[in-house]
Amino acid sequence: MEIAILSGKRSKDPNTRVGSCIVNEKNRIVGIGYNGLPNGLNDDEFPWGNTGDYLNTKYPFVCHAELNAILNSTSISLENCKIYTALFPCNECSKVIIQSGIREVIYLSDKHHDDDIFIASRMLLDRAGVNYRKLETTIDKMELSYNEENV
Ligand SMILES: Nc1ccn([C@H]2C[C@H](O)[C@@H](COP(=O)(O)O)O2)c(=O)n1
Ligand SMILES: [Zn+2]
Repeated sequence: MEIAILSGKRSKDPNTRVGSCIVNEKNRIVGIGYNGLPNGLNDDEFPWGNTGDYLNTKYPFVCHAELNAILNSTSISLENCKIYTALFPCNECSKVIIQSGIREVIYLSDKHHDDDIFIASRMLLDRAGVNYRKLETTIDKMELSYNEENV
């Protein structure tokens, strides 16, 4: 999950920075992604707001972290993999998760739990038999240092 959170730090979304990390059956990392515009699009030329006219928001343009993690995967098959993701997957990502063969979703935040999109997402995952659980941890913070004395 720390790798997922760290990846999310690269997102240009000012409101919600999501990172995802996929591991295989041996817990080896096979894909990482964060929410961002499709490749080659300029972050400064698209809106990042989340209110107002749909076309003036980020929603039609942003690729979600889970989708990017799957598309960035180094593995030919994601059968039986797990995805660690900072935010519960939306319905569109859940469809892709199911199709990819990922069998488990471990999430940190479920802040949109009652939105229809996330209700649909749980319906999809439940029916497909993809397990999901909130990460149980006592860790509050992750600290990184660039001080070479800490290496
Ligand atoms: N599972 C998810 C859910 C959302 N995202 C992205 C899409 C947006 O960039 C942002 C949500 O923005 P908000 O409505 O909270 O302002 O998070 C994602 O990557 N994965
Ligand atoms: Zn999504």
